Amino acid sequence: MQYQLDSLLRKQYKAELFETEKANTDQLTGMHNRHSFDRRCKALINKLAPSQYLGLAMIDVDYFKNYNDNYGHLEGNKVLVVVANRLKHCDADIVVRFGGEEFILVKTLQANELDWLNDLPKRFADDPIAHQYSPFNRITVSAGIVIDQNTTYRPSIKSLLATADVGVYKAKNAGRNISITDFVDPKQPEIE
Ligand SMILES: Nc1nc2c(ncn2[C@@H]2O[C@H](COP(=O)(O)OP(=O)(O)OP(=O)(O)O)[C@@H](O)[C@H]2O)c(=O)[nH]1
Repeated sequence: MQYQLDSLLRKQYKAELFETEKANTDQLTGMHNRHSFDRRCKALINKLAPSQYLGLAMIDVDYFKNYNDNYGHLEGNKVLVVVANRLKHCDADIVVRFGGEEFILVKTLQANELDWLNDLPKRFADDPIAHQYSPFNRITVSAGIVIDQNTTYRPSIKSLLATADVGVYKAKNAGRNISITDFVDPKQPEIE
């Protein structure tokens, strides 16, 4: 009887884990989605060593509406999968499809890694994905990167996302296909 009960509880636990994992996973790319982002990002921030910095990048595919409109939504989906796989290889601690054609990468950085993701445009240039309806003739991405160098007061996720979002906006305005990095070193603790 006890054995049957244990077995039942184990099955129930596994089923719950499966459902949680499914809810946190983007079905198209297999990446985590934004549901668990805050929790995982907070956990990463809490684990930062005093000498470590934090980098967060918001990455948005350029001229993607043009791609969908001309090649079709299914082909657009295939591009998102390729982009996702490329971003999975950017050595980040957290990789998330935040929504639509927007991705977030978060990474614990050492002092000698502050150029993290500067090579992002090159990664897409070196192995081009054709996009005839972009002025670049291939898929490009624009990124807003924020690097928090303040090791006394750790940043709020909200403010990191807001700064990265401004970076994306600037990158789009500057013509796209670039990464804009902002270094944050607040003197005061943030109030969330
Ligand atoms: N195929 C596909 N398209 C998506 C998905 N999610 C969002 N989109 C499309 O992404 C496009 C985003 O368009 P916009 O926000 O105008 O951005 P954009 O065309 O990339 O222009 P810029 O960002 O200014 O370079 C829209 O056409 C959405 O329908 C998805 O899961 N699959």
